[in-house]
Order: sequence, then structure tokens, then C-alpha cells
Amino acid sequence: MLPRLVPRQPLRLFRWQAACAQGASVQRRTWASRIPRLLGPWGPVGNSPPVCRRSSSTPAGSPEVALTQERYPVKRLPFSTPSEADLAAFERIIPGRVVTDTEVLAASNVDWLRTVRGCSRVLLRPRTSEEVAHILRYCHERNLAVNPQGGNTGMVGGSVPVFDEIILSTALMNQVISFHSVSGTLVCQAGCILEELSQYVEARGFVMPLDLGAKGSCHIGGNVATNAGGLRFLRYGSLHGTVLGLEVVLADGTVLNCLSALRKDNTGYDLKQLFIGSEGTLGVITAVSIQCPPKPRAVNVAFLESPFYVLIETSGSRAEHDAEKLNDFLEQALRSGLVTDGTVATDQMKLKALWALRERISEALSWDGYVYKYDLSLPTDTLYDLVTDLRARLGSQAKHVVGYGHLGDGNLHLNVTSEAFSRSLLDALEPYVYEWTAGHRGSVSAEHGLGFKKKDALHYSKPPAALRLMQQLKALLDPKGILNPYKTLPAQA
Ligand SMILES: O=C(O)CC[C@@H](O)C(=O)O
Ligand SMILES: [Zn+2]
Repeated sequence: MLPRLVPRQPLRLFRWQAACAQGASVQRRTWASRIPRLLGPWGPVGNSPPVCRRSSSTPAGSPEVALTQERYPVKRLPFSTPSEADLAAFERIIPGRVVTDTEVLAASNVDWLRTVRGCSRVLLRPRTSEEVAHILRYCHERNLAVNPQGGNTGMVGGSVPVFDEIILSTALMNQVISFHSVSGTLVCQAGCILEELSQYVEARGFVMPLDLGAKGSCHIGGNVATNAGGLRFLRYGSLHGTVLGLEVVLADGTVLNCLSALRKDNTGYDLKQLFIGSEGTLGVITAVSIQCPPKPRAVNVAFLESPFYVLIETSGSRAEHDAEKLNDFLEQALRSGLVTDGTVATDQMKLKALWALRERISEALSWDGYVYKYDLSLPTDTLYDLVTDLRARLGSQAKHVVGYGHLGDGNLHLNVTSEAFSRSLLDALEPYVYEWTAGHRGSVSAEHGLGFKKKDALHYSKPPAALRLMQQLKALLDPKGILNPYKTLPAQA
């Protein structure tokens, strides 16, 4: 056991000790009065659980989003245009679930950040894998492009059409198929909402291995397709480890049933890995088998400051033991001078309120105007350097240059805001940000994927041989290129 150190600030330390030793909810007076202001229009801490549903609603009077094809240099590929006969064929496959209503389509054509917009005229809502297979077989034959769509909460323009691709929504594929109450293996359809799955498994003593700010809207299939990282990555690892199996429908309608629930399966190539993070370009994920860890019996959240704000969550099985370890850590942090103030919570409502401060930064930024987003993996010791560098470089061109992310994962979310989209600001940011990242041996996408906006930056993080192999895999699995075209891979590798 580490020797207890004599603190330089005994009063503060006493507060920490009291907080941790009681193992109870603690809200320090100084902080209690500050947090509500930080929360702004979302209300004070502890009054109600945070609402994490994402919609593309923005401040009143926001202008219509520019069409992607007008804002960016992109050309429509020679796919067929959906005809009346195609709509009739879809109606036969999924009666009553072929949507052409302009209001529904308007919402599904725009990303929630309101930065890219397609002009699809049809959205399909299958309920089963067989229906997805039937639809894709038809589209493949007819050379119709398809945009698979989950909760449409992506950050890189991957979930909305660029032109008139048919939107294939997983919204009605929302059934839990099985849950094993001893192993914690969950098998479900791709359109299950992450937060609903969390509630489902938590009621059975488990937790989902991933958690995101967008949990109230995002679909598990979309999470897997984009290899979403999120807030529990440090604790439970990547979806490449927690996903046990997938069912995927390939571009020609073939159903690839690799929905294994086994922990170990070493029979040749692990094909499911190809689809995790493929962003709907290699196949449409229709069902997921995922390993859920046991629900921790003790959770502490600490929120510290100065000059950076850090949110730390501990999860374990014995409250007293965890409190003691956290107390030791905080004691050392205070004594070292790295931390000057903070709060610790164990009570559910307060935990949620503290997490809301972190989870809703994205949403808060979208109220600041147009947001240029970069999601970078960098060595932790240089994580913030780009933020200060850019503030100096951009000067008054940007409204705000904000850096936050997942410190434990070495993941910086660099957000630059301006009143409206500006080509010259974009040119000041790119390729500078990518070159800076590559120069520090980082990755241009840590957890958001490449989608439409980052596809041309792929070469900053992957060698030419890897790009060629990716193109070859795409050609093998989707020879006509109908699945989520204009995304993930650059037009010419
Ligand atoms: O909006 C962003 O830049 C990051 C969104 C998300 O990955 C988060 O960590 O909150
Ligand atoms: Zn993130």
C-alpha cells in the first residue's frame, strides 16, 4: 500500500477523504453552484436524467443545408435512377414500408450536424434480413445505389446519401434475438437503439461494452459498421474485441450468417472483422452478437479541473475498495498540484449529470455555428498541441477552436467553429490538420470513421499497399459499387 502523503491543502484533502470514505454521493458547494451554469439551457444537475436523443434540429432560423454535390467536388457515378417500376417492386417486397414522403426524406437526407445533404427520393424500412437480402438482390440487378442508414448520428457524412441513393433504414429491425443470462451474450437485430439495449441488459445484471453521447438515437448496427469507440473504450476495448459475430447481407443479396455467440472460434479468416468499421461499403449489417460485461456494483465519477477538465469513471465490484483506491489517487493528484479542485459522485443522478457535461459537448458546439470536426489519434503527450497551434494559426478566422476527447485513448476531438461554412477556413484547416497528424504518427480518424468527409485523407494514415488492398476488397464484395458509394475509400486510390 502506498504511504499516505501529507497534503499541501489539508482542507481540500479532507473533503476528498470524506467523500470517498463515506462511499456516498458528494456534491461540493463550490461546484454545485457552478455546474448548472455549465449546463446552460439543459437545466440544473440532478433534476432529470440527460436527454441524449439526437435530432437535426438546430437554432431557429438556420439556413437550409447546402447540397453535398454543390458544396464538394463530387460526380454522380453511373447508377440507375430509381423509377416508378422500382418503387412498385420495393412495395411488393416490403408492403407499406416504402417511404416517399418528402418530410421524412428531408430528415433522412441530412446529417444531424447539418453539414451534408443528399437528394434521395425513397427510403425503405425492412424488418428482416430476408427483406434486406431481397432488396439488395433487386438493387444489384438494377444497378441502384444504396445508402444504409441507422440512427443517422455519424460525424463524417457517412450515413446520408450524396446524390439520390436509396436509403435503406434499419429502424424497424429492432428486436432482441437472444440474451444469455450467464455469459452476457446478446444477439439482436441491427436497428436496436443503443440506449434501449443498455436498459435491457442492465435489467439483467450486465452493461453494453460501449456507450456514446448519441445512445438515445444510434443503432447498434451503425455502431458496429462505423466501429464506434465512445466512452467505455478504455474499460472494455474496441468492438473488434467485443463483437462475437455478425449477420451481414452482401451487395448481391447473399446472407452471410456469421452470427456466432462463441468466445473462441479460430476457423480461418475472421470475416466479421472486415465489416466492423467498413461503414456500410462492404455489406449491410443486419444482426449483431456482442459480449456484455457484468454490471459494475460500484461506480465513482470524479470531475477535476485546472486548467483542463477531466472526467474519470471507476467501475468495480466493492464500493469501499474502489473508494479507497480513488481516494489515494486523488490525494496524489492534489498533492502533485496537477489538480486544484473537483467533485466526486456515486449517486446515479449525479453521475448522469456529470457525464452529461461531457456527452453533450458535441451538441453544444453545434449551437455555435458551422462546426469543422477532426477526430484524431495522437500520442498523449502531444494531444493538445494542435489545439494551441491552430488557435494561433487561424486567429479571428475561427469563432472557437476547441479540443476535447478521450484522454485515456489518446483521442483528440478537435472542433473549429465559424458563423457559417467557409471554404477559406476549410482550406486553412485541410490538409494542415492531416499533415500535422501524420507528422506526429497519428491517425486521421480515431473513432468516427471516414464517411464522405474524411475519405480523401485516408492516405495520411495508411500506406499505398493498404489502400490498394482496400479497393480490391471493395471490388470483390461489391463489384458494382452500389453500397454506400462516395464513402470511406477515395475516388481513386
Ligand atoms: O463531436 C465530436 O467531435 C465528438 C463526438 C463524440 O465522439 C464524443 O466523444 O463526444
Ligand atoms: Zn468521441
